[in-house]
Amino acid sequence: GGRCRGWDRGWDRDRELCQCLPRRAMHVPGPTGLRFLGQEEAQAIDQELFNEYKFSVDQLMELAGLSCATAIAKAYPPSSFTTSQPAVLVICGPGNNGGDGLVCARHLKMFGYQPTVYYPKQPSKPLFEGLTTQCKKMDIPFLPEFPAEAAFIDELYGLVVDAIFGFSFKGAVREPFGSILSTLERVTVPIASIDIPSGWDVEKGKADGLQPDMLISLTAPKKAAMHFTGRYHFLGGRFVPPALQEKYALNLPAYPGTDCVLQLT
Ligand SMILES: NC(=O)C1=CN([C@@H]2O[C@H](COP(=O)(O)OP(=O)(O)OC[C@H]3O[C@@H](n4cnc5c(N)ncnc54)[C@H](OP(=O)(O)O)[C@@H]3O)[C@@H](O)[C@H]2O)[C@@H](O)CC1
Ligand SMILES: [K+]
Repeated sequence: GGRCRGWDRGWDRDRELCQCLPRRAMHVPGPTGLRFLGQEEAQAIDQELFNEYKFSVDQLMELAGLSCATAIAKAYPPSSFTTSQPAVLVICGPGNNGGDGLVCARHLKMFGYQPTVYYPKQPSKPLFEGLTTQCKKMDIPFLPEFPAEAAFIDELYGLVVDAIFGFSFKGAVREPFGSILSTLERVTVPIASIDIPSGWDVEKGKADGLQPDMLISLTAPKKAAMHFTGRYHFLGGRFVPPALQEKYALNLPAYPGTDCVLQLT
């Protein structure tokens, strides 16, 4: 059914994996059955990367954000924009997903895009303050208010990056993000979601929620990704050491060459 869209064989309920490789990666040798992670599992891997493998957050965030900008550049090259400039609105949430968005914005600017950031809830932590300063010093504008109408967004930007919530999102959406998401549900320009389409349950998705055109799954896709029906699904965050991949039976497909992203569908 829909859960296995873009995959060549069926969903294995007992083992919670797709017994197949993504269609466009069929040439990739190695184990089959990319696994879709539950919320707690995604958080456990995250913690293990920091506590056991001794990565720092800013290290992984840099690689995650770079993956997102790279995937966006592959799917939406500046020449594909119909706006006068390749203008991108990057909306950042209060956690690490938002941090990925700030890194992504900075790399998009380096790649020749014109990103604008909206960052309504800025935590007073050195990590996020640093990333914000870096963006501002790259002349990336920060919007003081969210556009009131979806039509304004459609008019000014050719792409929206959703970096609002990632794998730690839970429960009903609190303001100001509820109104932001309801506006985003009405925009017609493509939306690229980082890790999870914001507002979706990390495992069950949200049938009447945001329907992004692109999803960039970081580390490994989460269960919500099975409900993704947009055009582009990329895997990014090429930083999971083999021993950790094995422990969680991630069965990640091989990234091509030195690329930091892999197109799944
Ligand atoms: N190892 C990896 O894979 C790596 C992962 N990385 C990235 O980190 C992401 C996970 O980041 P994360 O854990 O900081 O949380 P995230 O999902 O951004 O959101 C939590 C924030 O949202 C808020 N919030 C929650 N629920 C809410 C609600 N209902 N309504 C409103 N607000 C709500 C909550 O705020 P609070 O509860 O404090 O109000 C909290 O501040 C992951 O998806 C990936 O993108 C990379 O950077 C590096 C390597
Ligand atoms: K997101």
